[in-house]
Amino acid sequence: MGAGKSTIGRLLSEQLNLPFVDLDREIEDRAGASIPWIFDIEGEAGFRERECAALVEVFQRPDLILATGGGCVLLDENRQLLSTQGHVVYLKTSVEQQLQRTAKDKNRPLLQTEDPESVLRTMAEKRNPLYEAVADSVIVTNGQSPKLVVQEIISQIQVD
Ligand SMILES: Nc1ncnc2c1ncn2[C@@H]1O[C@H](COP(=O)(O)OP(=O)(O)OP(=O)(O)O)[C@@H](O)[C@H]1O
Ligand SMILES: O=C(O)C1=C[C@@H](O)[C@@H](O)[C@H](O)C1
Ligand SMILES: [Mg+2]
Repeated sequence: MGAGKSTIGRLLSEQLNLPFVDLDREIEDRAGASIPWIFDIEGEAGFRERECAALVEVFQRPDLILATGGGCVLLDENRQLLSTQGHVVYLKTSVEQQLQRTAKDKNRPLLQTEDPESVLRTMAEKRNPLYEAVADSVIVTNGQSPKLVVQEIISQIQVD
């Protein structure tokens, strides 16, 4: 969360002239409800089911740039799809930067706690190895402007 997937994904899609899809927005459009509402009514488990169904559908479309949600790697099925059918860019970001970038945003239900820092640290321990496992490219975003991150992705994709 707050690594910049949505921000960078949109900029990258403009640079590469490809359609942009934000999986969180797809989930909201398909549900006709916001992410906080889905978490409230269906819990995280309900959200993950919706996330998986949306991912499967998006992968049936032609070439595009996809920004996933931060927890999309948690399900085996999602990791399988991402690693076999996509070029995955892992935007590696410190917890300190995540905290700064998400501080004012109330739309991430998992961070609406007294201690978002410890939530992010626990998530990082569990998720970072999963991000590493599915990634084709790894870009450290700490202190890097979105524009620079996009340039770095384009140069890495060209090298691969
Ligand atoms: N490289 C960057 N440098 C500074 N600010 C950034 C950078 N990337 C993103 N931001 C800012 O951080 C905030 C969170 O970014 P964004 O919503 O793109 O993250 P995300 O990875 O899509 O999060 P989520 O997993 O919750 O969907 C936004 O306000 C965005 O402008
Ligand atoms: O990291 C996560 O688990 C999440 C990230 C967001 O993109 C949303 O998908 C949702 O808030 C959950
Ligand atoms: Mg996002």
